[in-house]
Amino acid sequence: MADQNAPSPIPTLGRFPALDRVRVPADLRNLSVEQLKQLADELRAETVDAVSTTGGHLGASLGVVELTVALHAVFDTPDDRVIWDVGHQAYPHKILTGRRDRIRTLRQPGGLSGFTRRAESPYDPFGAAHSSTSISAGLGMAVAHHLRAEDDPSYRERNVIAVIGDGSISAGMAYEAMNNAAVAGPGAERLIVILNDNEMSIAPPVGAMSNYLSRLMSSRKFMELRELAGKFVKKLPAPMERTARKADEYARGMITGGTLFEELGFYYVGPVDGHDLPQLVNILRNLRDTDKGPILLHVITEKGHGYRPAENAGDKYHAVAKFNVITGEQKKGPAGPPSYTSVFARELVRRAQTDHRLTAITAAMPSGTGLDAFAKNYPDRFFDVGIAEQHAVTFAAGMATEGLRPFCAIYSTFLQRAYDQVMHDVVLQNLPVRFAIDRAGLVGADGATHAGSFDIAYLGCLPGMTIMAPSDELELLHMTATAIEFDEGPIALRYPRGNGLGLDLPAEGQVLEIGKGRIIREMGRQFGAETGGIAILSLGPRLGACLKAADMLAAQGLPPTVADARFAKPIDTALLENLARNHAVLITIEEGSEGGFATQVCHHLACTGLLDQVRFRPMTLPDRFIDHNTQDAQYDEAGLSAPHIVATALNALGVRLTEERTA
Ligand SMILES: Cc1ncc(C[n+]2csc(CCOP(=O)(O)OP(=O)(O)O)c2C)c(N)n1
Ligand SMILES: CC(=O)[C@@H](O)[C@H](O)COP(=O)(O)O
Ligand SMILES: [Mg+2]
Repeated sequence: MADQNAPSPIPTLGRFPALDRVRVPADLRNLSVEQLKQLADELRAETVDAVSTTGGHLGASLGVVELTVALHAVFDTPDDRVIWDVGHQAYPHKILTGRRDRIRTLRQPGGLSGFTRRAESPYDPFGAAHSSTSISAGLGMAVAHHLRAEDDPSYRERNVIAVIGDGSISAGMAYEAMNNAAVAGPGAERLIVILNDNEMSIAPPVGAMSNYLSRLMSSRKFMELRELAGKFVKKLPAPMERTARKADEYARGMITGGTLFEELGFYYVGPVDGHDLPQLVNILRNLRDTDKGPILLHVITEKGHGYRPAENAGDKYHAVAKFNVITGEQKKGPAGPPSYTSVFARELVRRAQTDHRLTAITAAMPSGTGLDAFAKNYPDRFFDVGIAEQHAVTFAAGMATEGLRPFCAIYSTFLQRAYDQVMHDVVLQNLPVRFAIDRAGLVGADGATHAGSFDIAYLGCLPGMTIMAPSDELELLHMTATAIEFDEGPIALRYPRGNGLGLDLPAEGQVLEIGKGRIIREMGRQFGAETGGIAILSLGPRLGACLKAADMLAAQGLPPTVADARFAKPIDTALLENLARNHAVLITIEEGSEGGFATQVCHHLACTGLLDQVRFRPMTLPDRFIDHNTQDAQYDEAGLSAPHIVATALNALGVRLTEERTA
């Protein structure tokens, strides 16, 4: 029997009668359009109420409430697949697809993911969070349905809908997919791409005429008309046929602006009002029943639509903390110390004043990377290239060949998308591009898709790459100055999401010696290689946990040496060899996956024969993904907190672990 006092997972039960009657999308399909409109209003209110208690990506979700209702009302989901690109707008989708009772666990430990996730629901056919993947995945599914239908008729006529935003469609991958769609063969005709265009200032005006055209464009009558014209054209001699067909496409393109998509082989429909539910249902029904695909439906929506505080906000409430539903006021905690991001940006802006070779490049994340400050000061040296990390890197490489000093600021997880550009265009040519790798390490509520776990591993294996990792914001200040001055080739500084320790910061950073680490704390004189000396070599902000562990070990009579590597590459081999020769145990620790700093250390110890002389214990992120939680809880789960360091040291020493020792 459920605990009567436990808070209801759906505290709004009763407030939204239409929504209360919907458990799964099939419950939508016998509702009238008027009932669907009521449902959409209630779904929007439920989304606002839920996200006010969890925080999250509210704006994008509010912009697609009508579209979500229309899609699930018209298409036979989950057999018809709906893929949400990025997936940050999928909260209404989650509420309608049997997860309303868990939507208030969004981005919480053990709760729903903030993005779509296959493991979470059959209504989530594809995991997302990194943008611009939906058309490729959708095309793959559509072609697969055709092939599977040979043995299993239930796959016949299944539709695949990829909902992609105007931001996400700026990524090259989207064009690779669209370019292929026209020639991918049977099955591709069942692909419907919905371009969710919520940048109103650039979209053509929507209204009665456009609605009429779009209804016409998608209606059977117009398609039959085109069919008839097509048959006639077929009878013309080839050159004339090609010209006539082009004329038809450009004529439609002229009316609707869809020429680009038509040229890519899509049947373009739109632009239509993405908040006009009756119109959406009509159009989607037409598109569902046609085999004219692949189709691109261009809908115009407003990010944050229907919730005034979001509509009025500059960022349209793209990502919000918990908030007051009435006022929209977000409940942000105390400001706290400056973030790593702001410390990096401040030093870059300061140095750019005198060094005119400095430029700054972001891939659609000016505020997240802190480069909005640089943009304000030096608009002609700031470049937001859209969601186009691959282009951003090689664009920076081009600048570097002409003597500029470009800073490419890309989150660790998103830099993964530009790996070959880093290797082939920057590192192989030894170009002095600076990579400001923000959100390195575990990032909290965004979970595994956004964790910056792999950059040390994927950059550390590249010849000539220099990688720095600051232990705190003061070190980041110095490393930013170091990166600015460094001209020996590519250099990366990787730093975490969140605030520093609140250290006093000097007006400017000091340039560090490349490849040199530092001893932070010496172990007790009475210890050494034979007498249980413990050395902890830390890379990055885990140094704080190491110092806590050092206090705990000292309290057990085993005061360790603690060193800060500062550089993941090149390693400070003199420091490393000294630690290995003069201690019984050597621990390395990093906020990165296996294959990173520890591997570089192990490789060097093995090559110098020191691996046989010291009990080497690498502490890295585990070889599995860490789900959304707070960052501290994630590092605890990853086994990288102070007690874990103590346990590793004592275990390596062969000291029996007792409760009190690791308390
Ligand atoms: C490869 C990649 N780069 C950057 C991001 C960060 N990001 C998340 S949402 C977003 C904007 C998406 O814009 P749009 O597709 O128009 O969706 P909207 O939020 O407007 O609904 C960005 C840049 C990402 N998720 N993936
Ligand atoms: C949805 C998305 O990918 C971005 O909005 C991302 O969540 C930003 O992360 P930060 O909040 O760390 O800037
Ligand atoms: Mg958009």
